[in-house]
Formats: sequence, structure tokens, C-alpha cells
Amino acid sequence: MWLYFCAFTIFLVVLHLFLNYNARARMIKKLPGPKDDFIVGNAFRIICDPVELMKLGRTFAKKWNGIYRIWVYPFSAVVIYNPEDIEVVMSSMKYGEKSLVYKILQPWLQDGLLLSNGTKWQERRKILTPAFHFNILRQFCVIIEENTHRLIDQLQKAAGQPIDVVPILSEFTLNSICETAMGTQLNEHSTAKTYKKAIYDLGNIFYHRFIKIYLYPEFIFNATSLARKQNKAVKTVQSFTEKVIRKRREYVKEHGFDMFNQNVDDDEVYVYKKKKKTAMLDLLLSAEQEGLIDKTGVQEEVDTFMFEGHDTTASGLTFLFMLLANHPEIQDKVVNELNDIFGDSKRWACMDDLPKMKYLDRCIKESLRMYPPVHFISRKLNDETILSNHSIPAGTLCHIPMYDLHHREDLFPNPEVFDPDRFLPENSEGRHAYAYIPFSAGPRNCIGQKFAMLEMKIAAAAVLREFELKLVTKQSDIVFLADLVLRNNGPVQVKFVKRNL
Ligand code: HEM
Repeated sequence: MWLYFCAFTIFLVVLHLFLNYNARARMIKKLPGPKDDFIVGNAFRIICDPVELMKLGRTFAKKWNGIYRIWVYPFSAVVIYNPEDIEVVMSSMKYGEKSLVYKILQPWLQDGLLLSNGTKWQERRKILTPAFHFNILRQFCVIIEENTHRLIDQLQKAAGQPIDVVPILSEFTLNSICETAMGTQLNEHSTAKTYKKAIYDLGNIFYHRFIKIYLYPEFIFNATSLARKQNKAVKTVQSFTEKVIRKRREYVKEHGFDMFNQNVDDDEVYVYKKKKKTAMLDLLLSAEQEGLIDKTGVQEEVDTFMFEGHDTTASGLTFLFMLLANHPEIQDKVVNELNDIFGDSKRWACMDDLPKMKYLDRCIKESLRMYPPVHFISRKLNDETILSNHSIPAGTLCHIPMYDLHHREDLFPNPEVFDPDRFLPENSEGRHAYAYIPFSAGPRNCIGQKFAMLEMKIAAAAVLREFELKLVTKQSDIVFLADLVLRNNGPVQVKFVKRNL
């Protein structure tokens, strides 16, 4: 008996030494980080419920100074929130490869822009960049206005009552991106309900897999009922986008591309003539005709835009509305600015109005600082890299928590205070270029950031012209949940009271 016990103890000790004192472990453990447990390293610290996981990230960020490490054999991760280190990683394509955290999105997004690497990424980025040209955004402006008015009709029905804005804004941004990316209105399709449900199901599945790292290996995940649910949802989503793409391909074959024949200098063309608005998809289809992208590629990009383009802006608008309801004096300033632009007119906003909304712009920026919808991103360091004077071994995952970066007291004094004037030019002077990065930075930054700012501005301006936003959910009520985008663990409620302008 004793012999077995001694042999087992020796086995555990050898296993511990093997897992935790190999060359990579020794190197990574020179960095500050949580205390390691016997054999499992930090595994038990980070496997916890989604609320605790978010709290843990904040606790760690406060405890260490801009850099710390996590070690769970065979994974090492370095977490960086010093702008200087972030610049090293983000400014170069050398560190452009996404880490294994993103693998969970692969079945849906495949090799779309968010996940692809190398020349494939470069080529796709080149094809898609013109989709966000000023003149194309002008077309999107009209689509977003139309959807904003549907949103206002919905808010009107519950005016004066506390409303959970999360599902309403999610519906609004999903409809907007669907119409801009694919030129199709979801309510025009009999299968749209199933499509929407499948998108929400996928969001839920990713979230469950994201917080349970033991589900990352494919062979474990594939044996779960979650994988079967995911396969079903992916099939539904892809067959919907496939159908829309096929229909548009047929249309283009017969009629050519509308978007290349439009008079793009005139706002009124878009506002009143309601031309076909399919710029993103048409761009992809024209690249397909030129042999620059294949059928699968078109589908991957449409799916990627659908994913990246709705939850992110919904989260951004949710926290913006919550903050404005919490700060009536700031809300009044926005409304005064809107009154200066529109006076008594009920006309819709157009592209030329947007640069005039300077204060609203600062409010959105400050809201994205305090509540960055994409609160962390992750890369794989393929070479040994120096960060904060530490040598980080090749193969280490590099997490960048934008939330913690944006809440550094030395970069943003009183970081919990909603102060849009931080973004006045004179107050931004001297701020490190990588201190504020809600849309990431460098070559792999968000391709949709102009679109996102436009969407949030149009929606916020239209809603604020119509309603006064009244406090229900307080800033102090917010409890974050670990997820791909920043979320509250519960509803975010606001009261919309009709304005008498
Ligand atoms: C407030 C809204 C948004 C925020 C905060 C946001 C943020 C980000 C961030 C942080 C990244 C970098 C991801 C990474 O490195 O892993 C990213 C990438 C990306 N975003 Fe956005 N995004 C927003 C809206 C949008 C919209 C509306 C679209 C599409 C219309 C979009 C499309 C993309 C795509 C395709 C990428 C991958 C770009 C590449 O790797 O080349 N995003 N976004």
C-alpha cells in the first residue's frame, strides 16, 4: 500500500515538474501573475462562472501594472494593457494572427476577414475596403434612418414605461446590417424569423463555449449537444445568406450593378429615390466576376459582416442610452446641439449633418471608452517578443483587455466618470495613440468603424429628438458578464418619454 502511495506521489511530483518547470513555463513565470496551483497552474482560478470571470479580469488588472501572465499547461497567455506594449503587437502584421479563442467562431465565419490570415486576409481587406467609402456610407445612412424610424415606432409603443433596450437595439442593428450588407430587409422574408433565431442561438452557443475553456478542443466540443445545436444553427444561417446571395447574383446577371451607375454626389438621390442599396454584396459579386474571390469567399464575408456588424453596435448603443439616461445634464447638451442643427424641422438627418454633431460624437467616444463593446481581443505571438522588458516565449497567447486599458487612472483620470470632454482636441493632446482603441488599431483594426459611428450617431440623434431618456438602470447596477461583446448580467432598462419640442 505504502509503495503504491509513494509511487503515485512521485508520479504527481514528476508530472508537476514536467508541466510547470519546462523551458516555456520558466520563461513565462518570470512575469507577475496569479499564484500557481499544484499541477494545474492557474486553471482553477480562471474556470469560474461568467460574472466571476469578468470580475477576476478587473481584479488582476488592478493588482498588476500593465502586464501579467496566466499559465495552464500547455497554454501560456500574457495580458497586456500598457499602450506601448499594445503598439508593439497591434502595429505590425507580424502579430496579426488571431489566437485560438477565435476558433469557436470558425464553423460560422470560416475564413472571413475577422479570422483569416496572411495573403487571404490582405486580398479580402483590399476588396472590402471600398464598401466603407464615403459615398457608399451615404447610401447606408438612408437604410439606417429607415430602420431607426422603425425602432422609434417600437419605442413609442412602450413610451413612459421602463424598457429593456438590449433586445430592441439588437433587433435594430441586425436589421440594419442585414439590409446594408445583403440589401435585404429581414421582414421581407418568410424564413427571416428562423434566421434571426439561429443568429441569436449561435451567439448563445459561442458564449457558452467561450467561458468554458474545456470545450475548446474540437473532439470534446463535438461530443456535446451544444455542437449539434451549433451545426443546426450554422446550417440555417448559411442557407439563408446563400439564398440571398444567389438571388442577387441572378439579378446582377440580368440587370448589372445598380451601385456603380448612381449619382453619388447628391444626398437627395438616396433619401427620396430609394435606390437599390446593396453595396457590400455587389462589391463582393463584382470581385467574384473578376475572379478575385470565389463563391465560398462571398458567403464567408457576408456572414462575417452579419456577425461583427450587429452585436457590437447594439452593445455600444445600449450603454450610450444607459449613460445618457444617467446624466440628464449631458443629455440636454446633446439635445441643444440637435436643436441647433434641425431647429423645428422634422427632416431626417443626412450625411452633411453628422459632422455637426460634435458633442454627440464625444459622448459616443466616451461611452465606447467606458463600455467598449469588444472588451478584449487576442493574438498569437509566433516569435519570442519583448513586452514591458520581459521576454515572452513564442507560442504565447496575447490578450489585450481594452476595458482595463480604458480604465487606467493614469491615462483617463477618474475613469468611472462619464466625461465626453475628455475627447475635446485640447484634452486628447499627448494621449498615446494606443491608449484608446475601441475599434482596435493598426492594420487589423475594425473595417466597419465608420459605419458603426454613423449608425450609432443616426440612431442616437433620431431617438433623442423624439424622446427624453429617463433613468431606470443605474451605472452602479451594471454587472458584466464574460462574453464576446460587453454585456450586463440582466436587462438594461431606460424610460423613453415623448419630448414636447
Ligand atoms: C461599436 C461597434 C464596433 C466595435 C466596437 C468594433 C470593434 C472591432 C474590433 C476591436 C475589431 C478587432 C478584432 C480583433 O482584432 O480581433 C474589429 C474587427 C472587425 N470589425 Fe468591428 N466593431 C464594431 C462594428 C463593426 C461593424 C458595424 C462592422 C461591419 C459593418 C464590423 C466589421 C469588422 C470586421 C470585418 C473586422 C475584422 C477586420 C480585420 O481583421 O481585417 N465591425 N471590430
